[in-house]
Amino acid sequence: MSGDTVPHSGGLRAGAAGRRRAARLSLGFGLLSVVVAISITALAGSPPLAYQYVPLALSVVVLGLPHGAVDHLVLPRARGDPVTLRSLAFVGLLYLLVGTAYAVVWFLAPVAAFVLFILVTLVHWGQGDAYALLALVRVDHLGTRASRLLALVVRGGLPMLVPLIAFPAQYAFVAETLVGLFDPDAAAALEPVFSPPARAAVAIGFGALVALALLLGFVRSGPDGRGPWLVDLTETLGLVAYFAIVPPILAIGLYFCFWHSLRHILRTMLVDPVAATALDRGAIGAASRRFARDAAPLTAGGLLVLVGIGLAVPRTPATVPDVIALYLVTIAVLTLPHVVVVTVLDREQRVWSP
Ligand SMILES: CC1=C(/C=C/C(C)=C/C=C/C(C)=C/C=O)C(C)(C)CCC1
Ligand SMILES: [Fe+2]
Repeated sequence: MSGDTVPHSGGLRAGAAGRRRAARLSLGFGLLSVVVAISITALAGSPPLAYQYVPLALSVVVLGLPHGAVDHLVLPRARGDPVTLRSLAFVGLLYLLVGTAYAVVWFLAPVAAFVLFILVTLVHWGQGDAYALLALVRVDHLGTRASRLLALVVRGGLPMLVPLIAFPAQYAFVAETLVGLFDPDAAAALEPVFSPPARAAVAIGFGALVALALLLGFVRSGPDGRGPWLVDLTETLGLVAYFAIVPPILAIGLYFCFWHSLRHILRTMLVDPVAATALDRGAIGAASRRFARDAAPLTAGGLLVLVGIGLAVPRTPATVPDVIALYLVTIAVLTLPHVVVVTVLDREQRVWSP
């Protein structure tokens, strides 16, 4: 079974019980968020804009920002090595160099920086879900690297492309607030992307990829793989509906916390001997406290980056949308080095070499 490469050679410190618990938690919280948000939107309509920002605002301390704040611990743990000054310096320098370089791009070319942010998020959220499919859901239909890359594009494309198709005005508004922190007039350059023909092209092209991925998965899943394939199908169609129905600022905020970050946090727990042992015996509280302690210092560090960028932007952010835009730019700058760490972790866990 192709999924075997990931759980067994991937430096997992947890036994089967811990891994199954992680799988149940990620699926449970993910689908619960999707179902609750779709139901509320369908029954009560879109919440007021101010409320839609709440999950994104909470993600500063709840799951979101903290999920990357153990990047300095995760690679040594996955390798079974001690955390050394050298390994800390590697991650510190990575963040400093890559983060600073990308921050400079935001100041010099904010439109290009925004487009890069969308692409990086697509790749990063897609890579996170590819791991979850292989190691947690344990699908057997992603046996080739090409099929895993297709899964990455589909899973990353759902949060980044479906809102573009379904909510162009809100998408454009968020783009304007981010780009506008640096240059109020520059966002106009993005207008063609939100035009009906461009969105129709994205809908047709991306829709075809989603259909292809689901069909190929069905054909390639063996008798034991039908259950996992059904999980893939449910998640994929659930996310299509979710990002098509729930207004995107709310949808992305919830997804960031309860989908991407939660899954990544569970992944970091599974490579940490202490948290993995706790998960094995069902002590989720103990594993969570351990994570919170590990993540606290650099979550605070992330907040300092937020303040730093806030002081450096030409116009001081004054409204809620502007402050959240500043937070998203901070996330962008922190995410690029985070992607490097997760990509090395992917390699350690053989996510891309079946
Ligand atoms: C909020 C929001 C958007 C962008 C969010 C992004 C790009 C978030 C990236 C977060 C990351 C990279 C987190 C780290 O894992 C869109 C799509 C423009 C649509 C409108 C709402
Ligand atoms: Fe992440």
